[in-house]
Amino acid sequence: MNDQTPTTVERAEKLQGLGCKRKRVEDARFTQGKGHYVDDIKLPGMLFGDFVRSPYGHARIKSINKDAAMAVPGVVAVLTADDLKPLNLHYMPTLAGDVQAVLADEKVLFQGQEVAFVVAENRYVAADAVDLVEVDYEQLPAINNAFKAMDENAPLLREDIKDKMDGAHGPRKHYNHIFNWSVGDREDTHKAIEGADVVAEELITYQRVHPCPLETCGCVASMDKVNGKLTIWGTFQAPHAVRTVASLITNIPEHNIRIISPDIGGGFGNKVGVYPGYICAAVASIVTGVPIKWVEDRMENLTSTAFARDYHMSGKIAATRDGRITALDCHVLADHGAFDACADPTKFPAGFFNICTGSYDIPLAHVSVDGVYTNKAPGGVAYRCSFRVTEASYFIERMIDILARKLDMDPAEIRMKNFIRKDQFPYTSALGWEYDSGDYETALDKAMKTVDYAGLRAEQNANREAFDRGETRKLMGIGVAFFTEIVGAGPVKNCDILGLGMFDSCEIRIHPTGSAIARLGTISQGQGHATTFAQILASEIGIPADQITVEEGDTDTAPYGLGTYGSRSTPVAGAATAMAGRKIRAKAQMIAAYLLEVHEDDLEWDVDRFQVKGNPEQHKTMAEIAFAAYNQAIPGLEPGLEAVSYYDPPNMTYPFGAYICVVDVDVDTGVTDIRRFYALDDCGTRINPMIIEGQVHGGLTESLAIAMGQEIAYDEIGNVKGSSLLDFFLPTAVETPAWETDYTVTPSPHHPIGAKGVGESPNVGGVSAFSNAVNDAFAHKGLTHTQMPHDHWRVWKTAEKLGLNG
Ligand code: PCD
Ligand SMILES: [Cu+]
Repeated sequence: MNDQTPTTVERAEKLQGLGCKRKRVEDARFTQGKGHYVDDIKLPGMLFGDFVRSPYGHARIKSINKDAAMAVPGVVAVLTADDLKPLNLHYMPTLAGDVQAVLADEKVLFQGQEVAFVVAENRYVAADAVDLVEVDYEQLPAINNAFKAMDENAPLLREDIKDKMDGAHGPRKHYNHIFNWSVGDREDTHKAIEGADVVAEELITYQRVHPCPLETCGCVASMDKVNGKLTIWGTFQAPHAVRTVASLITNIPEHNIRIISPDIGGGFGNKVGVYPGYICAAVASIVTGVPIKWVEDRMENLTSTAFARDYHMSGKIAATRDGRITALDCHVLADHGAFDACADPTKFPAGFFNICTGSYDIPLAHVSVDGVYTNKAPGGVAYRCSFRVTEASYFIERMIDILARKLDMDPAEIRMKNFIRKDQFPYTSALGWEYDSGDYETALDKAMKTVDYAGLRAEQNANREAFDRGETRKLMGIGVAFFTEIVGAGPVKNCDILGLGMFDSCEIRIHPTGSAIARLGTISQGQGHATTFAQILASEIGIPADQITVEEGDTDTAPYGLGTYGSRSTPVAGAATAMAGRKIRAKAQMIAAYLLEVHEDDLEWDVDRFQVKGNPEQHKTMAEIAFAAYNQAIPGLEPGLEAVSYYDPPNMTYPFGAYICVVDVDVDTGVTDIRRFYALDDCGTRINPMIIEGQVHGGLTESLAIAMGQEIAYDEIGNVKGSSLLDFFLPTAVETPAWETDYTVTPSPHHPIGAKGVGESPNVGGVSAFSNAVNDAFAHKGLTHTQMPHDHWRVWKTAEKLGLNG
């Protein structure tokens, strides 16, 4: 071949492989308004479905009268629980092993619960008819406080399971109790705490919040009665799992169900679960034989689809007088709302909360979690955190600060002192996880040097003195947070969802002219998979990323996978991609050996070609090999060049980071200015540094939202107080500071390319950094802990309680 022999470096650059700041290929369509979302799907004859929802937090349904609604021109059907009962679809299984009412049966258990499904010609007619469905309710006392759920005379919420004393995760202690889950050495931990030099104790509440993606949840269900095929386009973060569940509950054979996730406008865990809207749309399509669209509005999204957090964590942390942590104990009261629809791997009802020993070498620990029912919406999703990891990380990061205060130690110093050291990896924690790799001291050290931590503390001391002299009304706070995430669920031996092992997959086809298509079991919601997975492959198989199409989200074409959430795509599907690429390369090597008439072992791989060792002029490029695969009869080899890999990771990956936040709190107004936010992330091998930076910006912005304002609160009778964007805080560019990002690289030893997840990390680290900063601003005035969100009102109240307001 007569090429101009570019250098190895030039050839590698052309591939735009690992480490390249490749521009996102998706953005050509997103920035031109050419994305294709669920609501863009318009099928001939399509009808629209809309819900009648409960105005009450807890009430008995005495009767439902559909007559007036049915009389509206354009209304085709009004479904209630009674219509679903003959199909056995009035309840559906949840991801957590509970059941959830698809349409309320005799009782409503939370405000916004689905009561009836109106099917009409269009969205407007449906909305009119929704108002005309007459439901006669008898209001019942509601529980809005998890601490009262197991009171002796607490109202009974779940009449449907009141006599079931065993739940999906073992015995229930009370009719409003869901499960108890405990890990660690209870006795020795309690003993160590009793005998400790110093113990810090606190109740840390992580308030209920909502992921609130730009696009709400929705679907279009289309039953083709002639061919017996049900197709559902929907905002699904796990399309294959949805197909399996849909088959199990409808009895339609799985090969006759096709689930398609088109473009998704943000997921953030909100689109992992199964909602009544999907079931009702499918049933309505099966009954009417025409396609049905259901798309939530913003208020429906905020009040009825999956919330996150709502964890009350009572902790004790013990240490020696010189600041060596000896034990950690945590009892969690988990508010799961009216149905247990928490999205976690099946064996982990509290997710990976037992990562709560954080980044520290804590010899003894014990965790016990009780889940309870309340009159709130069901859910319990990640919201940019792998299965309760942000709760765990927030808990330990607050506890460490509180302990530091008690010991009169600097928050950074106590962290340094207790870190799991570099030479301890792989490290097994007291609560059972095996951390794959880390270098925490280097990361925190780099962070402290970059922000001039010592200088900041000196400035803070000067500010405190000036405040006391009455020269300023602002207090400076410095928040230090260090986190370890656990992402990439996960090893099939311990992670499954309803029995489906959490592996993932990639299937690659190389076309004769040397371009390729790769299909994966995951689904991007904005992360940029089409860009980054092509980069992994480019480096593995020497085909430029621009010549590789990445396709996800269609169960008829993609190999089976468990979807995208919990930052698992890179650790699991990314690994599958590399492994499938290696299979391609192995076959390519055999083809090259045949073409070059040498033994396979005499060949070496060089960026985009196999060359004869010691004689690089003698080579075959990947493009030449691809063509030969389709054009020559090679003895002993099948034609074609394809590979598939199903990857079961040997372990999770453990990304980590050091974050430092500087705030100025105005004690008279409670307004907190974010002066500076520095985030150092270590996600192992970096595939696309520009995408990583975007991921970190996005995650930090969500952490700002949570720490500084978001809350889905309920009043005593069960009204949701944060049901619109007037009350629910969504930061805009105005509130969002300029983020400073940085990194170190500690590869995962078990991942084929050493990459760890990163999408969720910034939320996990960010929330603690903000909250620690606000708490730190008042620390010298005696504050140990104040609850999130740190909105102006709460911060002002804190200042007032401490006697700082005139
Ligand atoms: N080392 C590394 C890692 C990573 N990467 C990149 O980055 C991204 C991300 O990744 P990850 O971490 O693996 O993750 P994923 O799986 O893919 O995803 C998931 C996540 O992602 C995040 N991010 C985001 N973005 C956007 N745009 N959108 C969205 O929605 C979202 N979401 C969020 C969340 S929430 Mo969950 O669901 O709660 O659980 S989880 C989550 C992608 O693209 C990748 O490729 C790179 O480059 N490198
Ligand atoms: Cu305990």
